[in-house]
Amino acid sequence: MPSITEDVSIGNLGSLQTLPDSFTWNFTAADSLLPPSSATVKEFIPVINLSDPDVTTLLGNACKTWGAFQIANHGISQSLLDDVESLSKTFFDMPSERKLEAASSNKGVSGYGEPRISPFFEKKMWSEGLTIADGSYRNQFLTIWPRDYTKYCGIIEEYKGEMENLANRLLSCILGSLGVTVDDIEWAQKTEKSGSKMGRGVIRLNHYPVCPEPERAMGLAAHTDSCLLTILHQSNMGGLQVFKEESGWVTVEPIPGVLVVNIGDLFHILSNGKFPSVVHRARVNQTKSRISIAYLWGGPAGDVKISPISKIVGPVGPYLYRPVTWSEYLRIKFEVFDKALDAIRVVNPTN
Ligand SMILES: C=C1C[C@]23C[C@@]1(O)CC[C@H]2[C@@]12CCC[C@@](C)(C(=O)O1)[C@H]2[C@@H]3C(=O)O
Ligand SMILES: O=C(O)CCC(=O)C(=O)O
Ligand SMILES: [Fe+2]
Repeated sequence: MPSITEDVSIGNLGSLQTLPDSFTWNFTAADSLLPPSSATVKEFIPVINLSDPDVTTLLGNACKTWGAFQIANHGISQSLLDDVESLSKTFFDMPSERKLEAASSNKGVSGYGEPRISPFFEKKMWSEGLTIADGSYRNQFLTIWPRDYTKYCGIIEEYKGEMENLANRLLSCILGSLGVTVDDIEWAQKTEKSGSKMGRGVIRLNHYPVCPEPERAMGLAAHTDSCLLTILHQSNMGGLQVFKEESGWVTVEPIPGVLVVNIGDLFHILSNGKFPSVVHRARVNQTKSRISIAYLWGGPAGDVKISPISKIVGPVGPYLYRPVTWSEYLRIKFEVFDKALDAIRVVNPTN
């Protein structure tokens, strides 16, 4: 039977009444939402008030146990979160042909398209997104929004700036829980001395349209983020799930004004595996569409190598990972996907 899937454009998913075969996932027991039979209590990732006097300890525990947490009192204004959410809605509400005017030309890095991890999966994901990785978004905004161009670029610039400051603040606190400071990181000193602005952040606007059969579809398949840490704003619709060894998939219920933070692979490397990157995914919904805005923070600007912090490794070692730049790591990630950390590991787990 010919497949109808070839004609399905991700820009129109929300209008489909049936789930095409290419979007139908064959879930195994391990993919299920159900925790192992031993786990009886519903679990929640910690919600941490950044003004709490114990914030360092709380962040450290959350990173060790979950690799993810939610933050309140983070200093990002609700109006900025609303603005970036409404910009995203305006974009995704446009007809497919207009969204395609912002299609990514550089293999899914910047611009509109399906998730970059899509080629690693047999089935397609029930989502679309816009990646803002460099300045090329300005030309795309000018094409799709000639009138509101300045306003929308302003929102993105402000969001990037605020997120970068917050990411730096989180980095300091999380490192504090490991007994180190940013001064113990070679690249942080270098970038500070050279006066260059820290930070390479990528914004990914994700849209998960309503889905006729959500239990057989996947919004964004299980993955870890490649960056140091991700700060995620999710609309009032849940869908994000994080994986915890003893509990299985745990849903992160949205709390208004609260942001989610995920530990990424670069932090895993920096902490020499003490704070592992968290596997997470996004499920979809039959009645309400969902928007999420991820800020993936890669740390230092320029081609700086990230390696385990010597003070964390200790005098006898071992250093588990070799130094990599973010761009080198991304290249490896998009070659071997979930084996990327293994690919740069210098000491075998059995050694
Ligand atoms: C810098 C990047 C990280 C990212 C791939 C990308 O080139 C741009 C988008 C990022 C994103 C967002 C959604 C999930 C993810 C796994 C993906 O497919 O694209 C991440 C990538 C990542 O962290 O590896
Ligand atoms: O939409 C979500 O909740 C998750 C998004 C995500 O994991 C990402 O953009 O990397
Ligand atoms: Fe992610």
